[in-house]
Amino acid sequence: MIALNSVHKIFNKGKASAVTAINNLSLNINSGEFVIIIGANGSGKTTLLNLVAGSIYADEGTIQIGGNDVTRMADHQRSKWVARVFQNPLSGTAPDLSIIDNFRLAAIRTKHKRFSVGVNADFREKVKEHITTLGMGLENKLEQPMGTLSGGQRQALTLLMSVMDSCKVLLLDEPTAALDPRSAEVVMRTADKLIHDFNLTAILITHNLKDAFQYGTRLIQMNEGNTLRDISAEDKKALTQNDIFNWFS
Ligand SMILES: Nc1ncnc2c1ncn2[C@@H]1O[C@H](COP(=O)(O)OP(=O)(O)OP(=O)(O)O)[C@@H](O)[C@H]1O
Repeated sequence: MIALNSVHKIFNKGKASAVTAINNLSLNINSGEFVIIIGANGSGKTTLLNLVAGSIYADEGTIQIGGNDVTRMADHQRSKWVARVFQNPLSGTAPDLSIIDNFRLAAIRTKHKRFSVGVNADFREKVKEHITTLGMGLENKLEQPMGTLSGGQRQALTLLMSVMDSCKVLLLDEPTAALDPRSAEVVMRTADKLIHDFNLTAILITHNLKDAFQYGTRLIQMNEGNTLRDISAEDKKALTQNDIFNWFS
C-alpha cells in the first residue's frame, strides 16, 4: 500500500546547517498494517510522515501509495487516499462550528459532494451512527460547538472525521501527546478501532512506549533517518514492554 524506495531527504542542502533527515530509506507497508514508529528525537519520524503525506518532497528516491507514484504529487492531491491527524486536538477543526458542521466541512474538503453534503439528511444519520460507535455520548450533541468539547473528545472526533471519507491511509503524528493519560487512552482505543473497522493502513508516531507495545501490527524503531529495528506482528508477540524500554537505555 505504501512503498518508499531509496528515499533521501536533506534539509538545508549545501549549507553548513545541512541535516540528513531520511537516509536512503526503503520501506514497504502492506494494506491493513498498523505500523508504530518510535525513535529518539531527530531520528526522522515526522519527516517520514511528511514525505508520505506530501507536505515535503524527497530529494531522491520514489514513494508510491496504492500503486500510484506520488513522489512529486502535492499533498492536496494525495488527500483522497491519505488522512492525517496531528498532536494538537485544536488543529483540524473549527471551534465555533457545531460537531455536525465540522463533519460537513471535512467531507466537502475531500469529496466532490459539495452540493449534497450540506443538506443531506442521510449524511447526518451516517455521522450520528459513526459517532455512536465511539461510545462517548456525543451523538446527542451534534449541534454543540466543537470548541466546548474536551481535548480527548475532539481528538476522537477528528480521527473519525478524517477516516470517514474513504481514505485508505491514516497518518497519526503523536495524536495523544497533548492529552491527559485517560483521554490519551480513549483516543488510542478509538484510533485502533477505526483503523480496524475502516480497514485502513496506518502509521502512528509515538514516544509512549506502552502504546508502542500495546498497539499496532508492526513496530519500527528509527535511528538517523532509517529503520534500526523492524518487528513483525509475529515477532512482536515475543517482546515484553521492558525489551522496548531497553532499546532506549
Ligand atoms: N524543516 C526543517 N528544516 C531543517 N531541519 C529539519 C526540518 N525538519 C526536520 N529537520 C531536522 O531533521 C531531523 C529529523 O527531524 P524529525 O522531525 O523528522 O525527527 P523526529 O524523529 O520526528 O523527532 P521528534 O521525536 O523530536 O519529533 C532533525 O535533525 C531535525 O532537526
